[in-house]
Amino acid sequence: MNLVIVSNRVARAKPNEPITGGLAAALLPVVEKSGAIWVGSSGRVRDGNQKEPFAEIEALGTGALAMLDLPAAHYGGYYEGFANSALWPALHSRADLIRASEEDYASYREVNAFMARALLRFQNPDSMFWVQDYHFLALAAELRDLGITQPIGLFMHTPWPARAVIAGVPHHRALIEAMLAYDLVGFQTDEDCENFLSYAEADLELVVHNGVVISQHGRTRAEVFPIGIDPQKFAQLAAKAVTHPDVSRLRRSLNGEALAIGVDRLDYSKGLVNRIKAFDRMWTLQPQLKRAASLLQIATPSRGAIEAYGNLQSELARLVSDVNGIHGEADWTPIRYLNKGFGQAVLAGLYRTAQVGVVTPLQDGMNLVAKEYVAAQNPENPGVLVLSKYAGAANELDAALLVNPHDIDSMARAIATALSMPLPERRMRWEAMMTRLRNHTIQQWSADFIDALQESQVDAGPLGPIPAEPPTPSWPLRSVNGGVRYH
Ligand SMILES: O=P(O)(O)OC[C@H]1O[C@H](O[C@H]2O[C@H](CO)[C@@H](O)[C@H](O)[C@H]2O)[C@H](O)[C@@H](O)[C@@H]1O
Ligand SMILES: O=c1ccn([C@@H]2O[C@H](COP(=O)(O)OP(=O)(O)O)[C@@H](O)[C@H]2O)c(=O)[nH]1
Repeated sequence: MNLVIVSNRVARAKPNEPITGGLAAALLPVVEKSGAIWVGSSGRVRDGNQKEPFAEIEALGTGALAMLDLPAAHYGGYYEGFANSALWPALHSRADLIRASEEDYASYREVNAFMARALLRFQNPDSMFWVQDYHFLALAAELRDLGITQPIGLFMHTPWPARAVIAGVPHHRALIEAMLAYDLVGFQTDEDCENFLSYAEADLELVVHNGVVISQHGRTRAEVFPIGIDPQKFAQLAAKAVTHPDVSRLRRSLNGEALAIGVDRLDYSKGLVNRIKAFDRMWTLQPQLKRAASLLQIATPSRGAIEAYGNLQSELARLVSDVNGIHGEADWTPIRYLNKGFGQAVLAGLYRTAQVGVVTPLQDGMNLVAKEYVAAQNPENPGVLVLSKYAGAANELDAALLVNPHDIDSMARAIATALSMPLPERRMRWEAMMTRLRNHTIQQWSADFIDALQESQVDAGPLGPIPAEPPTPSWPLRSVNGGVRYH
């Protein structure tokens, strides 16, 4: 089987550099170990009508990374426009933030069609396509129009909202009908999957039976595959990171004070404003916790060209400054607020230094930071995870202190409880969460999806069983200066 993975964002394997977003962080080890080719945006755009899309290819473990220059005329309308100003807010149940023009929708469809054409170069008769996320809802339909008959699957990293919310997206019907050209659509949680099936049944008036939707494209199976991490890797990174200068400096600066940590993209879905308000409330209601506990909030800038993100960045900067102004002392800063990212080797050490991990999104597909925080803890003296019940991770990490991110007072109480939790209770909760993480790793996640995708067409019949022999990759690779380039 020749696996072709497709996503908007790809990650290069550089351990000392931050990875933006959980999708890229999760797929990196999958590609490194599976021998797949991973196709996505290079982050650059190119003018003109590219007959042959330009791709730079480099080796990535046993696999390869193909980075495409996307069309300059459509990139903004596709990425900042339809994908992140119409689909993203809808998928996170923020219908009030949906902004979309007809031009943005046209650009989104153009980029989906462009990607389909680009993929033709990387496939052979034994290929399987595994597409990631909301950027490419129409990609399977475009591939089918180009004559591709091999299995094509989609995994949605975000939540899938209630029917009424998705119906607020312009062209929702055409888009979701196109989505049914996928053989398999994967979701993070049961609720996401049920919402999708209920839209197909009630709004598209299609037959849905045992998780399969029957449409003009044939059969689409909808199934749940909660994404995992590599807990062993995080535990090892965290144990090693204690001697890293960035981590040692942080420890020394604490002078025995307890630390809570938050690590998020600067995104309105992450609930950052309510989190800062909860800390403000905690220090107001329990002034004995001043100097005794502070917050390190890493808020990595994200999608800064979009108005809602720019507004959030200004609002947060003001709020953090106000809270520090009210509660701070000449020699004590309550909130250390950073607008930058860290490589995972350092991040693991920061997680382990913190007695409390605060992960309080208003909506989140999974939230890998929650899982990484748990995996990075010292088993002898683990920290406590305070987790929003609206993160996909809450379905699995129910031994965390689960909170309602809209209820600021109760979040303040939960953080204070976490700070004073006795060791036996911390250990018991941590063990329960680690057992889950060890049994549902990132490798298991990808193996489960790939198995289900292979089976999806065996069930449907037209192609018969998938050949068992692994074929040689079809994409042309040539080594140039020690790297690998496409020609
Ligand atoms: O690529 P960006 O626009 O910078 O955004 C970063 C990624 O954000 C989202 O990540 C999601 O995937 C995680 C892993 O499954 C999941 O834990 C998290 O809840 C999701 O929000 C987005 O879905 C990705 O496409 C972006 O690459
Ligand atoms: O400074 C940072 C901040 C975050 N991350 C990584 O970015 C991912 C964030 O994924 P998550 O699912 O929590 O949220 P998303 O950003 O995808 O919505 C995690 O794997 C983090 O380790 C990182 O490498 N460096």
